[in-house]
Amino acid sequence: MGEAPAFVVDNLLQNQDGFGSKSKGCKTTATIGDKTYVIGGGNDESTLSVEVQIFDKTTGKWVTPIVLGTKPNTCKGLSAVSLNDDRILIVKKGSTPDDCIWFLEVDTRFVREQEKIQGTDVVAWSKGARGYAEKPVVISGPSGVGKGTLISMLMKEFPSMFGFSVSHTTRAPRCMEKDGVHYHFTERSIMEKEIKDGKFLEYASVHGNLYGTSIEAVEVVTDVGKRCILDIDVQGARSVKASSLEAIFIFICPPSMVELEKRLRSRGTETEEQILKRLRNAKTEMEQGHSSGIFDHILYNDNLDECYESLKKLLGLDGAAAATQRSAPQGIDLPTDHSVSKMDNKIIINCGTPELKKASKNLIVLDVSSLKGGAPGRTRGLDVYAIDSFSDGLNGINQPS
Ligand SMILES: Nc1nc2c(ncn2[C@@H]2O[C@H](COP(=O)(O)OP(=O)(O)O)[C@@H](O)[C@H]2O)c(=O)[nH]1
Ligand SMILES: Nc1ncnc2c1ncn2[C@@H]1O[C@H](COP(=O)(O)OP(=O)(O)O)[C@@H](O)[C@H]1O
Repeated sequence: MGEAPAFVVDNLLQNQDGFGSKSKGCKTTATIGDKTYVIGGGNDESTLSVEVQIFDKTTGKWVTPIVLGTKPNTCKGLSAVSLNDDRILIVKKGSTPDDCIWFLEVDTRFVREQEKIQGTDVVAWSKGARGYAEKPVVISGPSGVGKGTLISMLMKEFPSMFGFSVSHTTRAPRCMEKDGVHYHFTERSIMEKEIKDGKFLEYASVHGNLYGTSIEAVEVVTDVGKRCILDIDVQGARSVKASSLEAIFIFICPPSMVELEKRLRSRGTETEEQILKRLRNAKTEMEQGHSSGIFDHILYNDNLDECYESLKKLLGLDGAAAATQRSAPQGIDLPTDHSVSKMDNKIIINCGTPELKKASKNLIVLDVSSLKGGAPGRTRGLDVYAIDSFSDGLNGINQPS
């Protein structure tokens, strides 16, 4: 690439340190080490993709531009801030009222190592600011204990809050099960190839079939701002625990093995041979559920309503909180002209709109204190909240002029 275009030179001069940037509409910059990343679309605001151009100060040259993705359908209202010296968080105003804020993450380690950003280095993080304050919920337990029943109750009572992670499986569908709703029913050879291609967050062989959670299955839920529920076995829970997905792990126990067998038989979805296999596996699963150290909570599903109430309680959905959560999520609307800056372990998005000022909520805070090493996309699950600029010890943050 040749000389730097004029708009970039302007931005580079204004934003030498990469810490804090003012949204310029279509372009924004962040600097990490010797490289300055210019992020934005073309000069046309309706551009369908976001592009990153990299200027290497040591060579004085531009690296070929990289297209980040086509999800954000306009480049209006972009601003970027560098995180922990290896990532850039791009904050972007949504393009519709329901689509309040987008966060894109660029992992620059690959740039340093390979002079290119791979497709997987960028993740669409959030539409709307809610949802991300809450961790995904992993539910495990032996077959027939009532996991599916409890999850259905939760999704029915809180439809706008929870979304189910639709797993892939090689087992045959039961008569009421729909492909793409209960599971993605898949051929083993196809699933094995997709696992090899790195498309799965976790997978395991359970009761003789392959089951797995694709990265996409979780993203489909989180991208619409919902809290993801995963119904997976103990091996899968162990893999998720070791991954970058920070979740709450809940194990459901039956009141007794006799009752478990009764439930499995009364469900009437398995052959005798399959029931016996599930009951044999249930013993090991129960031992692992209690002793593996994976699970944050163990619930006994004796009386269904009582168990459901306990589940809601530990998810913070009991009493008055439940009434708030049942209503539609309130996203934070981000004005096009916002700015971002970094202070200690917080990214501050300064909105300064009259409406937010009136409501004393003109700053949006992303708490990045929990960030640690790991795979791209690990900023998911960050706490996002709106505050008054003169509270929470954040006095003195520059207000937009
Ligand atoms: N590891 C893993 N386990 C899964 C996944 N999806 C479902 N399972 C588990 O596979 C087991 C069997 O599920 P299923 O065939 O639906 O039977 P059920 O549990 O008797 O309803 C259960 O323990 C599920 O929690 C997945 O994506 N990954
Ligand atoms: N607490 C409970 N008491 C009695 N039956 C229950 C209870 N919880 C669930 N069931 C029933 O047990 C069967 C198995 O439940 P299900 O949700 O399919 O289990 P899982 O998803 O863990 O395999 C279903 O017929 C369901 O209606």
